[in-house]
Amino acid sequence: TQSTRPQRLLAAVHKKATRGNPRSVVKAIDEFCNQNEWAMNVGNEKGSEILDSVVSETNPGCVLELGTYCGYSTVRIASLLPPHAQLITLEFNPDNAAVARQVIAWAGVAEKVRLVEGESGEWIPKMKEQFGVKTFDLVFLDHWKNRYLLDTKLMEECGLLKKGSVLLADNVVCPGAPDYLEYIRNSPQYKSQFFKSHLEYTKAEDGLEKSVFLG
Ligand SMILES: CCNc1ncnc2c1ncn2[C@@H]1O[C@H](/C=C/CNC(=O)c2cc(-c3ccc(F)cc3)cc(O)c2O)[C@@H](O)[C@H]1O
Ligand SMILES: [Mg+2]
Repeated sequence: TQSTRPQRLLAAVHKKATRGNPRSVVKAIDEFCNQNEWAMNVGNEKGSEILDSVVSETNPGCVLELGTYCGYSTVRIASLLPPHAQLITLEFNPDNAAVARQVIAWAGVAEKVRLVEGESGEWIPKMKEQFGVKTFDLVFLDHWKNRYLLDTKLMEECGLLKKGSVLLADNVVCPGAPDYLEYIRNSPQYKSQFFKSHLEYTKAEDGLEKSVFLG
């Protein structure tokens, strides 16, 4: 039977990356996407210039990622976390979750990551009771773009954000998340900043929106 793109991406990780070395896993995926097949990972330009620097400056103890896909940004974030910090990542497609688990394991960051196979709308309300989460210091939004706003409001309602919590949203230009941007840039509860970049592995315009919850 035919393999899927995530499965081919995983094969490239097994072939080219050094087990236990998260940077080599990130490099192997970026090479695969540059040389073989485009895939919707945040990529190295947005990843190194924006995602990595926001993670490092936030120095988060508790991170939520919406939309694991193959685990590329999961590995990037986890490799920058301080000891004992935890990253919860939500992925509702079982095939993508299966690939992501193996990418995360190969990178050697599994003990920092809890991959929950499920839908954000169902699991965000369960974060406190199921995982003992108080609030998230950082949330990386990279799932369906038409769900960024709904899930942000859900996190607010569930009391999962505190003063200083950082929301970092991928693709606010391409494919775009217009309702999210409209809300977050006009809400007195957030201080937002746009980081201009390019769509992963292309020259197309894209960027990330960083929003600090003011409480
Ligand atoms: C239903 C909402 N809740 C969800 N809960 C848990 N997991 C979810 C959810 N939504 C989607 N997912 C998962 O996240 C992933 C989806 C990511 C969506 N991302 C994009 O569409 C995307 C798309 C592009 C893109 C840009 C230009 C193009 F020409 C084509 C594609 C670039 C990106 O960086 C992207 O992130 C999948 O693995 C999906 O199964
Ligand atoms: Mg994205």
